[in-house]
This record gives sequence, C-alpha cells and structure tokens, in this order.
Amino acid sequence: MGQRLSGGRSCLDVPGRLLPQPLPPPPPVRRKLALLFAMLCVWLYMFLYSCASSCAAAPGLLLLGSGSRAAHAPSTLTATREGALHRLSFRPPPATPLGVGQEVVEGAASQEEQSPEAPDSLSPISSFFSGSGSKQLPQAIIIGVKKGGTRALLEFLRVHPDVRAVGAEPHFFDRSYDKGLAWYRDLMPRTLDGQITMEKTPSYFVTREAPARISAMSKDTKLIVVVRDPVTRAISDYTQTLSKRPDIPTFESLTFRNRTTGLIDTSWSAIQIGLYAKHLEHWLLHFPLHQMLFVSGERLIRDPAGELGRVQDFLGLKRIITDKHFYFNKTKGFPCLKKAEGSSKPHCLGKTKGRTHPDIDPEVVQRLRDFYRPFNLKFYQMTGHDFGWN
Ligand SMILES: Nc1ncnc2c1ncn2[C@@H]1O[C@H](COP(=O)(O)OS(=O)(=O)O)[C@@H](OP(=O)(O)O)[C@H]1O
Repeated sequence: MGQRLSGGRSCLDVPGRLLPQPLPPPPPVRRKLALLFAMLCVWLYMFLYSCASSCAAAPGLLLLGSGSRAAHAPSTLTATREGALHRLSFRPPPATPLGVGQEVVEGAASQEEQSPEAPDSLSPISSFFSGSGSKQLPQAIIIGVKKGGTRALLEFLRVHPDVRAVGAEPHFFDRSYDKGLAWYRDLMPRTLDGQITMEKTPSYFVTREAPARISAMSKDTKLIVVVRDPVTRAISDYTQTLSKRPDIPTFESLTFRNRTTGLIDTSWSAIQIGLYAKHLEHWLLHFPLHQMLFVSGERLIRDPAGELGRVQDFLGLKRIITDKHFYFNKTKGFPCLKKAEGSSKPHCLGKTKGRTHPDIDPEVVQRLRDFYRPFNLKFYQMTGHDFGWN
C-alpha cells in the first residue's frame, strides 16, 4: 500500500489508487511524430498570426482576423497620434465623387482590380517577424488619380525600408468613413519608430468630402497625386471598364453629350476625373500646396528612379530607391523592380496594369485635347509644374 508497484503490475491494478508512473521512453517513430506535430503547430500559429494582419487589409475579409475587432470597435475613438483627439461619433453621409453625374459605365470611385501586387505582399514568415511595432494612421496618402500610375508608385515606394503600406485600397475616406479611425488604423501594417505608414486610394482625389476628412485626421498628412495626361487617363479608365464589360458603348459615343455639336459629356467619370484643376481647388481649401506632391505618371514610366527621388525627398526619406532598383522589361513594356519588397525576385506589375488601349478616332482624341487644354494650363499654374500634356 502506498508504495510503487513493481513487476508486471500496472497502476490500474490498484483500484482507487492511481500512482504516478514514469513514462517509458517513446519509441523513435512516436518521437518523430511528436516533433512533426510540434512543428506543424508552430507553422500554423505563424500562418494565423500573419493572416490576422494581412487579411485585415483585404476587402471582403474584413470580418476576419484583426479587422473584425476593429469593425466592432465603437465609432467614437481617441486617436493618440501627434496628440490629436478625433471624435467620430456621427454617421456621415455617403461620400460623393465631385460633380460625377449619372454613370454610364464604372463610377469614379471604383475599386482597383485586385492584381497580385495589391494585397499585402509580405510572406507569412516576414509578417511574423514584423509583428513588433504599432499600427499608426497614415502620415502620407496617395490620393489619386485613378489610372495615373498609383499602384506602380506604391509598389516602388514599398521597397524603402522606412515605408510600410497597406496593399489593398482601404477606401476609408470615401466609402467607410462611418467605421471610424480605429477601424482604419487597424488596417495599417505595424511600424517601428521612424517608419512611415502609407496607403493609396485614387478615388480620394475626386471625393468631395475627402479633403476635410483627411485634414480632420491630421492636417499634417502628406498628399501625393500621380497625374497623367487626362486624355490617355480617360482611355485607360475606359479600357479597364471594357475589360470587365465588353458590351459597353464605344469610347467615342460616351465622350459626347452631342456628337454633332461636339459637346463633351463632363458627367462621364472618365472625363470628369481629368479636370485636375477643379478637383485640386477643393484640396487647397484644406491643405497648403507644399503639403502636396504631384508626380508625373509619364515620368514614372520613363524615369522611375528620378520620380522616386522627388517622392523620397518629399517624404523626408533617405534616397535609398535609385535606378539600381529598376530594369526595363521589354515584354511588359514598363519598368519593373529588380527585387520586390520581401523577395529576391524581379517583379513587374500584374496584367491589369499596362493594358493595350483600343484605337480611338483621332478626331475625338483631338477634340478632347482641346477640351482639356485650359484646365491643364490652370493646373500647371496652380502646381507650378508643366506636365507637358499639350
Ligand atoms: N511600372 C509600371 N508597370 C505597369 N504600369 C505602370 C507602371 N508605371 C505606370 N504604370 C501605369 O499605371 C496605370 C494604372 O494606374 P493605377 O495603378 O493608378 O490604376 S488604378 O487606378 O489603381 O486602377 C497603367 O495604365 P494602363 O497602361 O492604361 O493600364 C500604366 O500605364
């Protein structure tokens, strides 16, 4: 009684008394299985951990992972960044793209197609190791313009070690403002001291409420606008819609309200977005010009390192991204990265970027050039930069 059982008897032979027994050493197969199981658990943990942050930025997955916590966070929030208190206890009206009337085709605030470069491109392992730091509201935002080259700029900037950015477009200031700043911040990647948090949503530039809303978050927010010849921008916009809905009317017929009189349909978003001077007026009511940087979409293709140099200076970053980072991919017809962020492989943007445009009647193109000329000149005056579109 009370002493250990020896010989062939097991502890179960003693009713009511279960005595601790040293476990026999596991046979090699069981040991290996246990090791395999432990490794599987670690891998699963790392995978779920990284998914919790990267899935939050993916629209449609917002109710999973960390995004769900934010979605249920109270809409009244105290944001700590730069000591600013933001109280958002109201339900704002839906945001309106500036002056965009009845949409014949895809609207101004349409979402970028989710090409492979759009989601947070960190691998599970690298997100696991970047789990330190904290989520901050963005200090810099690429606010436009749609089809200007915004994805290329963000992907190039992400190569910089001091830039962390959301992959997908958050559309917070136009579509999800009522979710509150806590929700928005939760979409952001973690940053360490000295790193800049960024996002890009090109529809902000044409959203009436966006300037005031961004200024309410922080009036120090740096704004980047990638602009492109409004005529090619319109054709690019149309090409994107055509790729999804091949049955839409021709570009030529959508351009005119009345083809005989040559009256341009400025309510068509593809045309409306290109009135840069008009949109800029709204931003200048809330932000000084020096807080905005205008990147040439054309130069971003011709000389990406040159344009990235300007952007790094504007953001107060060391010029780390140089021409050593790029090569021209002849098949793609565009500059690509020699190494993408978190990878050692060359990386071009996906096939939704750099599409072949349909041939447009040259007379219509000329009519559009004439139409945009005064607006372009006004835009050059306002920004102090001649983009050479005429
Ligand atoms: N390096 C590189 N690779 C591929 N594409 C490039 C690049 N730099 C700029 N561009 C131009 O970017 C245009 C798409 O612009 P956005 O990324 O702003 O489009 S979107 O609004 O986010 O849908 C896209 O327009 P399209 O050529 O009409 O497809 C490209 O011309």
